[in-house]
Amino acid sequence: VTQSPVCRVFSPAQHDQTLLEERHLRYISPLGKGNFGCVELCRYDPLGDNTGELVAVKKLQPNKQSTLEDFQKEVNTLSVLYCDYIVKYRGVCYSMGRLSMSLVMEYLPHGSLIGYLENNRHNVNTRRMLLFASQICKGMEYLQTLRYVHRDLAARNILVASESLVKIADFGLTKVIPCNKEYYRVTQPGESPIFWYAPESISESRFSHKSDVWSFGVVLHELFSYCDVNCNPKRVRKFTRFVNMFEQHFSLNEWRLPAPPNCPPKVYSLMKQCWAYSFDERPCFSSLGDQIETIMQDERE
Ligand SMILES: Cc1cnc(Nc2cc(F)c(C3CCN(C)CC3)c(F)c2)nc1Nc1ccc(F)c(N2CCCS2(=O)=O)c1
Repeated sequence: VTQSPVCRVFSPAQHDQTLLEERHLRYISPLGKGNFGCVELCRYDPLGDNTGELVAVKKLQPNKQSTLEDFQKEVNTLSVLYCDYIVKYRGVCYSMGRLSMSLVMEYLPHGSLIGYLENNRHNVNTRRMLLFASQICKGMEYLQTLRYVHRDLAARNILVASESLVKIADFGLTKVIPCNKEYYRVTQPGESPIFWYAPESISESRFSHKSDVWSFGVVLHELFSYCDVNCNPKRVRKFTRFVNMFEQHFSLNEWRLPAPPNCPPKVYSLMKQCWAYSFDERPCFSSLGDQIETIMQDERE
């Protein structure tokens, strides 16, 4: 293992490959489908007495977008991450018959932040949102220490473990920034969630920790608007409404998405810092974390 100040390189042997046996994986119910494949709720029950752990199993559906190689990269990424604010890796399961593989992760009972905020609007107050924001920020700060760029930070990819804990999930688009550069240039276009993308990511396919900061600003906006259908860009039904939201958000001048209703001014100013057009003017995650902690103190008084 070579230790260097900016990046730690794991030799391949260090990639955890906890092999789980398919015969102990008891299917329970579907959790969701994406263009990668599907995620199912299972119980990993080697003793066969239902005392095993509930797990979320992401099954690969090799299609035009996702290949076994991409999936293997996602497994390699998740298997080296150890952080309270990142969904935990449990292992991989190969079903040789069908030449497919599954990524087994801890099961978080409350699902994604979007559904949770829609269903628990009444009992998620500003303090709770700030707590979630600070946890996402800490998870991103940890990712940055390993030079990972998430590239798909959005409320749909934040999972709710409990009413006071959220975790970052879905590392399908995550890339490592090479040690001698400060950004990652993507070659394959893929399906881009452009509303969460920083301008340089759209115009030059340039991804960095600062483009993740832009996306974090969009997650803050989703959080403080309870992922409300009307102001959540991905869920805006009328395309024209989306276009002018998009233009507002990406306009070169200072115009940005309006503050969500009842959003504290200090939180809105955080969002606008994250949406600085030039990436080197955006704050880093540690500064964002400090500012959120300060706002949380004020909220307590
Ligand atoms: C790793 C992981 C751990 N725990 C959980 N818990 C979980 C618990 C739940 F009650 C639900 C729902 C809640 C709503 N009712 C109607 C159906 C079940 C749920 F969706 C998830 N889910 C995980 N992953 C996952 C699952 C499903 C996904 F669509 C996505 N994705 C999100 C966009 C990229 S994605 O496709 O990867 C990730």
